[in-house]
Amino acid sequence: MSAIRVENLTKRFGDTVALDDVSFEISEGEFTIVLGISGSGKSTLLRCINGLTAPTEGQVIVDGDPVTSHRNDVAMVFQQHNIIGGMSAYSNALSGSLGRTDFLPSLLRFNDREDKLQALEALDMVGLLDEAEQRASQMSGGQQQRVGIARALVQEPQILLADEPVASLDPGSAQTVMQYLRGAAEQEDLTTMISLHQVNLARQFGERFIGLADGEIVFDGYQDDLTFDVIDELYGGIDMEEYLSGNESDTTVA
Ligand SMILES: Nc1ncnc2c1ncn2[C@@H]1O[C@H](COP(=O)(O)OP(=O)(O)OP(=O)(O)O)[C@@H](O)[C@H]1O
Repeated sequence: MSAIRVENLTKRFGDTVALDDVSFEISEGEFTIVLGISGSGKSTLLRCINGLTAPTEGQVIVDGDPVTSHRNDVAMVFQQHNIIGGMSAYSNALSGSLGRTDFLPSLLRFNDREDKLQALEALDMVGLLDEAEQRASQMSGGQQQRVGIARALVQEPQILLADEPVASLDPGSAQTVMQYLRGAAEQEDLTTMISLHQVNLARQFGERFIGLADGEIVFDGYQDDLTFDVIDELYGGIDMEEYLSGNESDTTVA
C-alpha cells in the first residue's frame, strides 16, 4: 500500500489554480523532494497532504484513509522555525509529544519518562544533545530548524513533511539541516516529502523528485532522470555554468 496517494488533486484560491489535477503515489519510506519555482504549488501540495488546506477537488489518501483534517501521524517542519524562543531546545522537542494525544491526556503525559527520553533521542538525532538546555532563541537559524525537526520526530509521525525547511539558512547550515533530515528519515524509516528551492541540495539529498509548474506535475522521477534539461525546464533561468562549476551551494533558484 502506498504511504501517500494523491488523486486528481485540484486547489483553487479564487481565480488562482494552485494545484491542477495532480496525481501521484509515494511508497513507504521514500524520500521525495518537490521542486518548482515560487508559486508553482509546492506549499499548497504539502498543506493538502497534512490536512491544513482542503482540496477543491480530488483527495489525498494517507495510510489508506482520506485526509479530511490535520493528522498527528503527519508531521510538518516549516520554513519559519515555529519553535518557542523562550524555551530550551529540550522543551521544544518534548512539546512534539503534545500532538500525539488529546490535549488533556497529552498534558498529563508531558512528564512521561518515555517522552523525555524520546525528546533527548530526537535531539541526539539532529546533533543537538549537548545543546539540549540551551534557550532556542539563543541558537542559530540552522540549530533552531534542527530543534523543529526533533520536535517533529517526537510526534512519532509516519510521514514527515517539510516546507522549504532551509530557505532562510546560509548554504552551510542548509546542507547540515538537510543531512540531519535525511539521516533521521532513514533511521526512523519515515516517508518524507520536502519542498526545496535549492536544486543542488535537492540533487544531493533527494531520492525521488516531483516537479511542479503552474500547479501541474511536469516531472516525476528519480535521481538519474533529473537531468539538467529537466531542471532547466523547471526553472528556466538557472545559471547552469555556475552550477556545473561546483559552486553549487548558492544555487537558489526561486
Ligand atoms: N491562501 C491563499 N490564498 C490565495 N492564494 C494562494 C494562497 N495560498 C497559495 N496561493 C496561491 O497559489 C499559488 C501556489 O502557491 P504556493 O504557495 O503553493 O506555491 P509555492 O510553490 O509553495 O511557492 P513558494 O515557493 O513561493 O512558497 C500561488 O499563485 C499563490 O499565490
